[in-house]
Amino acid sequence: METILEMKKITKIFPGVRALDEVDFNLRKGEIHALIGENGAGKSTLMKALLGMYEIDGGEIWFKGKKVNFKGPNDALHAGISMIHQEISLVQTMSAAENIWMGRTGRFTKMGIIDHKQLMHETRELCGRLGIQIDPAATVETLSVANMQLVELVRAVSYNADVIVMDEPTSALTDAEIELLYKIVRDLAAQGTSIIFISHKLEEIFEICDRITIMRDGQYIDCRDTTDIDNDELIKLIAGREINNIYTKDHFEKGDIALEVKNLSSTGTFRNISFAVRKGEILGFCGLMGAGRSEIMRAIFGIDPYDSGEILINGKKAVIKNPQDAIKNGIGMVTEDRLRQGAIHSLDIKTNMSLPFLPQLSKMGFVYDAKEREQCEQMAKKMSVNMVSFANNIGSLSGGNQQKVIIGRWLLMDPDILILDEPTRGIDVGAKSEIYKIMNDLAKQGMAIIMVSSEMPEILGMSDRIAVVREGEIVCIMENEGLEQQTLLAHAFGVANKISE
Ligand SMILES: Nc1ncnc2c1ncn2[C@@H]1O[C@H](COP(=O)(O)OP(=O)(O)OP(=O)(O)O)[C@@H](O)[C@H]1O
Repeated sequence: METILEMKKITKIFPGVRALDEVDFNLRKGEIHALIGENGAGKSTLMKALLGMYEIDGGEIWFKGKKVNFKGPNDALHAGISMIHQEISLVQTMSAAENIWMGRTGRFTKMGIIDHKQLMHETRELCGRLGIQIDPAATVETLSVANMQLVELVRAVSYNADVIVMDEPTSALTDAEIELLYKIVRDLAAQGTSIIFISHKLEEIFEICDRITIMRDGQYIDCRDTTDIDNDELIKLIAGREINNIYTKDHFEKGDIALEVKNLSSTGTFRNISFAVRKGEILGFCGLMGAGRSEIMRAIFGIDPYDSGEILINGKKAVIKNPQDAIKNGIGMVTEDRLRQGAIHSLDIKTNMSLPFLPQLSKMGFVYDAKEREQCEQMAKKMSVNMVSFANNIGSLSGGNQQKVIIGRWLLMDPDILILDEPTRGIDVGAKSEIYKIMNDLAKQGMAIIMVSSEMPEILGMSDRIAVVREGEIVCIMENEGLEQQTLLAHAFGVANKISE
């Protein structure tokens, strides 16, 4: 197969860190090529170097047989390379169609006026061809995060690019949408488009990618055919060490009920939610995306209001109207959207790790002393946060490392009840296993833990009991003994009865 892109010995130095150290990357026409590595390994930097977003300190880029040096994403796009970034980069107040054709509405303009009918028609046709159902006229801010990602995808495809870079494209998608994305990616590849697929989800890499380039600490490690490598070997190459059993789960006696929720309801979001979690227990919550799991947790933590029902802490009714109330009641929560809701970009890493969840809480008199500094440093080390200095701005960390800092903050606060919403999304396999170890230790010390996750292996690997949420209701809570992924999925899809018949 013909090589379309070749990056040779690419070096990029940031103050104090060699983010890329003579990295090689080679892409063939029509292949789906995974780029994988721990948080901070240099994947995003390599792609930003390709697009000309960073000036490189060494190396050469060859595209379609010519040496190139793009001046920025527009330049790269013009040449045939488009990228879907991790963060949504759409203009929220504009329609989906306007976002897709941004900067290119000239083709729909007659005598200086945009022909909106034609714009909508072409967008509908393009979405239809891809099998994506989005109203082109809908304002982006009214769309779900998943639909925003699909708009980004349509935009990237609309350029008819030779190469599309996808940075963790499935992170906010439901299972059905992920299947659709796989189909679109496979179709594009079959038509000759080359895809660079950045992901931390090993299963999806094995499912759709042809080759895998592995990076570690800013260096190229290896490039393998997906059919020539198994899960364990891939993990070893990513982490640089053997990780045998990533799920650490000890079995021990559970304590009294720490948190009980009775008939909690929020009109239009969830109904009659009742469950209890004991000291030392890990209660997993699974279900399809959009089933209402995060909304339930946000209500318990006081981020969103609820209409009726009760929350009891250690048997006593608690009044939780905001996160401050929840914290006073001994509850901590790592939110799903922790980068937007949890990280304060204007502050350094150390402060971000030591500050409680919301900026206004810092006014409650958080004191930062030497002992806390030591604790923060230990936590950062335990979670292998890849950084130059604690004093650097959190924005200088890779996305995954920022997440580790936010999670570390909550683990340090040592709440009685800890809610973790998608704790390992966007986090590399080595740090995942560290987070599981920490969860296990905390449970052993008597913490009650609720974990919401879309990753079935993680739910099955770490939970004592598992609650399945479907369409805003808990459909069942099961002991995690001999449970299988299929059973959970059947409950999540509402077809469990059919399977047992
Ligand atoms: N703008 C920047 N300024 C300083 N350092 C940076 C900057 N961007 C990235 N880095 C550093 O470069 C290294 C590589 O980061 P990069 O974002 O490429 O990692 P990644 O492999 O994409 O990680 P993740 O999986 O977490 O997204 C990290 O050490 C990071 O802290």
